[in-house]
Amino acid sequence: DPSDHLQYMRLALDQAQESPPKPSNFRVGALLVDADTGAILSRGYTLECEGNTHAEQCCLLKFAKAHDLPEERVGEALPPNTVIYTTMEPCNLRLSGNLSCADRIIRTKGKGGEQSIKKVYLGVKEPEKFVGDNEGRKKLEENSVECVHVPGLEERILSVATAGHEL
Ligand SMILES: Nc1nc(=O)c(N)c(NC[C@H](O)[C@H](O)[C@H](O)COP(=O)(O)O)[nH]1
Ligand SMILES: [Zn+2]
Repeated sequence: DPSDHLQYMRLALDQAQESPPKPSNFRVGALLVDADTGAILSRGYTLECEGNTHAEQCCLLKFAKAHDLPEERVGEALPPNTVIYTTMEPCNLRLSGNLSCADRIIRTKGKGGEQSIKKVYLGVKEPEKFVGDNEGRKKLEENSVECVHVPGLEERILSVATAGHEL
């Protein structure tokens, strides 16, 4: 029920607080959850994993590593009803040119080809600071990944996300 979503989003915000401030991105946190059991499968935050990594990307990378899989095959190890909570809408274009998180989420397929991550719960839409209007949500929905906004933490999410930006 909605209070569970808010609880998971709070945990994702806790992750975002771990992210090192940087003027060229946002500090975001994410959680992979098995929607059938409620179990937290992985947590991640921006720049947690080596390189210029996003929170959602770190969640997937860590879970893949724990199952001896490359990130692009993580869908094979994810439960069939996985959801991701992310404090900010997944990116669809990155100024660095790295693969977007929308694409990373869309490509999570089980061995039978079915979609592993079925739903994205997001805390805020991406502010139009770096890439204008982020079409991550649109791209996800066009690829049968449902996006649900979890209201209530917007101000805190945005203040954490932009903590590394000059005022
Ligand atoms: N959902 C999300 N999770 C993140 O962990 C993160 N850092 C962003 N940030 C979106 C922003 O648009 C990009 O950070 C900039 O476009 C710069 O791109 P890089 O991050 O350098 O690839 N968005
Ligand atoms: Zn991203």
